[in-house]
Amino acid sequence: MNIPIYLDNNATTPMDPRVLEAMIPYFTTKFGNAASRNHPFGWVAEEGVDYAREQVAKLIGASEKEIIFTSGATESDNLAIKGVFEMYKEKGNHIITTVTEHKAVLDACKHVEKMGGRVTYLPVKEDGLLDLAVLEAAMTPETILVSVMYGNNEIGVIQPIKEISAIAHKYGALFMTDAVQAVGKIPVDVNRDGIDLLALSAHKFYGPKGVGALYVRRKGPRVKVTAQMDGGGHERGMRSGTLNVPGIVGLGKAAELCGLEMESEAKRLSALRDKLQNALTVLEESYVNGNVEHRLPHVANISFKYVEGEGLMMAMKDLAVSSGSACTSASLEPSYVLKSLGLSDDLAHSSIRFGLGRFTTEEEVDYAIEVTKTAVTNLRNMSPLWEMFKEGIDLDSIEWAEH
Ligand SMILES: Cc1ncc(COP(=O)(O)O)c(C=O)c1O
Repeated sequence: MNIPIYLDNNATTPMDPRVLEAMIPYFTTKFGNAASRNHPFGWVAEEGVDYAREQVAKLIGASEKEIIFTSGATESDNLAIKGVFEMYKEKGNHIITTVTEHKAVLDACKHVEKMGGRVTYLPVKEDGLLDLAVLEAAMTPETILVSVMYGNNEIGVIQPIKEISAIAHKYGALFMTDAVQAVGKIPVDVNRDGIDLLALSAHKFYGPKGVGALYVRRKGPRVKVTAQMDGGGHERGMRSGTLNVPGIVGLGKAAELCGLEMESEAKRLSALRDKLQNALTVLEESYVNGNVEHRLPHVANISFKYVEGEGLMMAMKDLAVSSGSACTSASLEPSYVLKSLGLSDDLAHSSIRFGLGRFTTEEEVDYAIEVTKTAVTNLRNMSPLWEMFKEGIDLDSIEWAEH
C-alpha cells in the first residue's frame, strides 16, 4: 500500500522529533512520580512538570498557577463546563454555546442539561461566524458561562473571541473557549482576549497524544471549577491523578516550539494553503466553506458540487484528508458543522478538509492539487447530474421523486 500524503493536521499532528527528545529521559532515568516529595526522583519529575507549566503558560499569556494538566482537550472541555456549572449553579443555571462546537463541548453541555441546567445552542452565520447581536440577545441574568470555540476544527473559522468575551462579561458570565485548533497556530492571549477558561491539547500542535491542559483564570476574577475526578488532590485539587510527566514535558516543549516558530510557520502554511485553494477553486462549482478572512492559516475546507462524496474519498486514497461526512454506527452522516452553514447533505458529503502542517512540503501540496483535480474531473465525467448541469438544466428547480 502506498502511504498517503498527510493533510489531516486538524485531526492530529505528527510529533516533532524535538518534542520526543525532550520526553525520553522522563520515560527512563527521570521516571519519578512528580508527587513524591521525599526523594530526588520525585523532585526531578516535578521540576520537569514545573518547567512545562511555564512553557504552556507563556504560549497563551497566562501564569503557571493557572495551568491545570489533563489527559487532553476532551477532559479539559468537560472539566470546564461541568466544573463551572457545579461551582456556580446557585448563581444561575444557564450556559450559552454554539452549534458548531466540538462534540466534547456539545456533549458536556448535554450532560449539564441532564443535571438541571439550561443550555442555548446558538446558530452561526453562513460563514461560520457567530452573530454578536444574537449572542447578546441570548444573555440572561441566569447565564453563568459562554463557551465559544476559538478556531473551528472543520472549517478553520476564527471567532471574534475578544468581542464575545466582552459580551459575556458585560452580563456577569464567565467566558470559556475550546482553543484546541488555535493554540500554537495563531497568537492566543488569555488577557488580551478576556478568556476565563481555555482548553488545549498537545497532539494538535506537534506534541504527544493523551495530554492537554485547562487554563483557569486566577485574577480578575478568580475562577473556580468543581473537580470531576476525586482522588489525591493533584493540580490544586482540580484534577486528581498521577501526572503524566513525559506527556506534560512533551506538551511544554511543543508549546515552546510553537511560540518560537508559529509566526513564520503560519506565513509559510497560509501561502501553501492559498496555493491549494486557488488551484482547486479554478474548478467550476467548487466552494470554500467558512469565512476566508478570519481563518486559521493551515486549513481549507472545499466543496465540489456534482461529485459523489464516497466516490471522491475513494478516488483520493493517496491523500490522507477528512471528508464532510462522519461515520456513525449505521451510516455516513453529513457533517453537522457544514450543515449549520446551510450546506445540503450532498454538498456536505462532497466536501474535503485539507489540513496542512509543520511537515507539509510544497511538493506534497502540488501533488494534492493534481490528485484532487483528477478525482473531481473523472467523477464528474461519470455523473449524469454534471452532464445535465453542463447542458444548462437548472437542477435546483427539479423536484426529485422520493425513494
Ligand atoms: C476543537 C476540538 N476540541 C476538542 C478536541 C478533543 O481533543 P482531544 O483529542 O485532546 O481529546 C478536538 C480534537 O479533535 C478538537 O478539534
